[in-house]
Amino acid sequence: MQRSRGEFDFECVPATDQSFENALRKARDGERLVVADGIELITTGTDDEGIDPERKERVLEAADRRRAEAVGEQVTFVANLNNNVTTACNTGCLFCNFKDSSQQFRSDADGGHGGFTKTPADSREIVERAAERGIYEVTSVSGLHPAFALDDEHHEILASHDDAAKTVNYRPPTAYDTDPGTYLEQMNAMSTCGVHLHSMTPEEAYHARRGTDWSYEEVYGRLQEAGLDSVPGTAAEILVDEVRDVICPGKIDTDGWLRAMEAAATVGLDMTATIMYGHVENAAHRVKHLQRVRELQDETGAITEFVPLSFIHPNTPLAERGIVESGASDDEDELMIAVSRLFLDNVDNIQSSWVKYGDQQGLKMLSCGANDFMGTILSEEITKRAGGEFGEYRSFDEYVEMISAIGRTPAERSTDYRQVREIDIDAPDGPRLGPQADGTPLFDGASHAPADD
Ligand SMILES: C[S@@+](CC[C@H](N)C(=O)[O-])C[C@H]1O[C@@H](n2cnc3c(N)ncnc32)[C@H](O)[C@@H]1O
Ligand SMILES: Nc1c(NC[C@H](O)[C@H](O)[C@H](O)CO)[nH]c(=O)[nH]c1=O
Ligand SMILES: N[C@@H](Cc1ccc(O)cc1)C(=O)O
Ligand code: SF4
Repeated sequence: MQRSRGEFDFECVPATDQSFENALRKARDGERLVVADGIELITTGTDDEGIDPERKERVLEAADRRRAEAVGEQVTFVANLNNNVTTACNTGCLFCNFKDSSQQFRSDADGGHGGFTKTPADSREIVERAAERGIYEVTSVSGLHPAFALDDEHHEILASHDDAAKTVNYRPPTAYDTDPGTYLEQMNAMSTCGVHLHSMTPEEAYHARRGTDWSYEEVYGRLQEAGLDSVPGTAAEILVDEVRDVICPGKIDTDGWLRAMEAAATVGLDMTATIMYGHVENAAHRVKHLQRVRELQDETGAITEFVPLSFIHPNTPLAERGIVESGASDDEDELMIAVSRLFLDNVDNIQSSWVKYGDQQGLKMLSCGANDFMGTILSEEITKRAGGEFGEYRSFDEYVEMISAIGRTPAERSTDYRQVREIDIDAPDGPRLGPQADGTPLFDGASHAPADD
């Protein structure tokens, strides 16, 4: 591992009394893996430094076989839109380039990275326009804007705290150029035209109850009534607190994340789960994270897919402060996908994110254990602002061409994977699974974000 990861005195280290060969045998036989097995596989053996190319191929092969047994030859994707409401955030995660927009405004002399905030009316219009083009899922993950509250009552509670900016991270909407409205108003606005609304990460749910004694169940229940259909399992990063303390000290801890997810499942929401890897963590942290996700799934059965998110480093505080020099290598990415497939025996779908990996490597992941290739998204802000360069749009035609080129079957899916439609590769059409999706191809992928405020 070529990064400066050794600088941290972590308690959790990749040392095991298992052998690589034993772990691989268990994986091939479909036995449930323990953390030591996962560490042996993801490192290609702790007996030697570095990744052994021949062993790596055997791990990838085992994962690819497991993928074929579990979900077959289809590669799925979704016709969706990303509509992030705001980039304003002062949580200060060191891997992220979302910043408080007022600061951003001052520091943004070259005009390249201005922040934005959308009103509920802006969000409604953006979703309506995308729904007309056939998308049937809207994914919305946002910065923790200090003026965001669940509803009017929440605004009153937050405003009544002494020194609210410091104690509960609250400033009234009047302190900003654009009012994001309340979370319930945003849900209402985006839940239109029959689209599936995928929003409110555990961290956002925490923000929507900060300074109150409301439970996560109450908050997710209210959001669901306002139109929320499923929850993105981001904010997971690495679910080991000694890593969170370094990369996101301002975020909820591992237990908080798990409690929020359990609550979402309790009120009947589906969810995804993620890992954001390739920064300061080691192989043992990655596998411990997988164990926590597997336990959560044993308990809830609500996780529809697992998404490994490879850290994009260039414009992030971690890189700017010299704490990391790069993200994960291709070998590490491939092993992350493969071991996710082998370790998470209770999660059917493993997603390859073309936003993080690019087309070529993203396609390769579909032979390393992944079976889903994300969505059309139409606009992307998180990765782009961190320095990612793989674009923000995929048309159905591009999906069909790429997936059939590797000999697999392209299929569009609903967010929850309960509906899947294979695409005819000789006469590819556009989305058909949504209420306004009539097969018309999605053409131009121009960003839908309104002008910076
Ligand atoms: C940007 S946040 C937005 C939602 C909300 N603020 C939160 O933290 O849950 C969504 C996720 O994007 C991912 N992310 C942020 N910066 C990234 C980067 N530089 N590389 C890869 N993933 C990143 C993290 O996993 C993070 O939890
Ligand atoms: N992997 C990334 C995703 N994945 C989410 C999917 O697009 C989709 O919303 C989900 O599979 C539920 O159906 N989204 C991003 O914006 N960036 C990614 O890297
Ligand atoms: N928005 C996240 C990715 C994501 C969103 C929703 C999901 O269900 C999964 C992953 C990012 O860009 O990093
Ligand atoms: S990851 Fe989320 S909470 Fe952290 S700084 Fe970025 S937008 Fe804010």
